[in-house]
Amino acid sequence: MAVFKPDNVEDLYEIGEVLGSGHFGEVRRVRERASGTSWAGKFMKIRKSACTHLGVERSCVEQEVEILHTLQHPNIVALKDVFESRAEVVLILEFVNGGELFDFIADKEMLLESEAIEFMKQILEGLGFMHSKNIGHFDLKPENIMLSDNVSQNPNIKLIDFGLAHHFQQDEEYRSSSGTPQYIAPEVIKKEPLSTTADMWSIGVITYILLSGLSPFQGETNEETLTNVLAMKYEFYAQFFSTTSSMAKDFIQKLLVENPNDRMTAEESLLHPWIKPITRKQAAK
Ligand SMILES: COc1cc(-c2ccc3ncc(-c4cccc([C@@H](O)NCCN(C)C)c4)n3n2)ccc1O
Repeated sequence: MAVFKPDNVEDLYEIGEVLGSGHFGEVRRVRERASGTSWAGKFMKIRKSACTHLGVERSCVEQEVEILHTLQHPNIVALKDVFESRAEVVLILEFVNGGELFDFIADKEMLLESEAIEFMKQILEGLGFMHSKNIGHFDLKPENIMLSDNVSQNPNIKLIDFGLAHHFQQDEEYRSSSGTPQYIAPEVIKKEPLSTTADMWSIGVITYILLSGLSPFQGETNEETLTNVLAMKYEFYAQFFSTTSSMAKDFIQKLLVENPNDRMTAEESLLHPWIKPITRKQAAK
């Protein structure tokens, strides 16, 4: 069993405002007393018995910490420290000041293709690094893609929330039905064995949203959304895609592919002409 620092986190950090919350607990801004530096504290209540649904299983926290220690990359949020006291584990994480990509899109309704390409390049760099370590995120969505700041022209992307991530062992079969209906791949819904290519389906959905502001499979209910995913029911509606390049649509179509083995990988996506134009003329398409 992993051992985390038994110190009281408040001895070293001043606990600040709630930044947000999720299935795991709360994220608070914390200030390191020795340096004055801001960090993000992810506070998770540990489940004390198998009979309750409250809190997080300690084994899940241990896996998330192992994954975060493995993933040191400019486009993945960094883990600095881990504390445990009584029934709570606190991850001290790099503070990301630019908010969620979700809010950035909402404020702008939709992005220019050039802006979407810059964001997708960084997302794919971080994801390609994860996949090269045989780690799948399995909860990719705009809310889990954050911006380093909200002032610069090209903010840095930071992938967060590895609570559903999985580190594949050699020849391991892994199934999970967790995730957010709008973004999960058909094989997740069908409870089939998963691979890192399930993340690439989510990338196709996120790209569709970045370019149109629409969610391709969203229905009135979660059940309807899941039915739309399984039916591969989506379109490039002229009202929302009239100015979208054919390259961008080709990129999305090569990700929203039912057979996981036929989907582009992160590495292949970075070489797709929409992301990496071969000629200047092509870039203008
Ligand atoms: C590593 O795992 C996580 C990291 C973070 C994280 C890391 C650094 C950081 N700096 C600022 C923030 C922040 C700012 C506003 C809202 C949130 C958060 O509540 N929303 C995250 C998305 N949500 C769906 C979990 C987080 N974060 N959040 C949040 C949830 C995680 O599961």
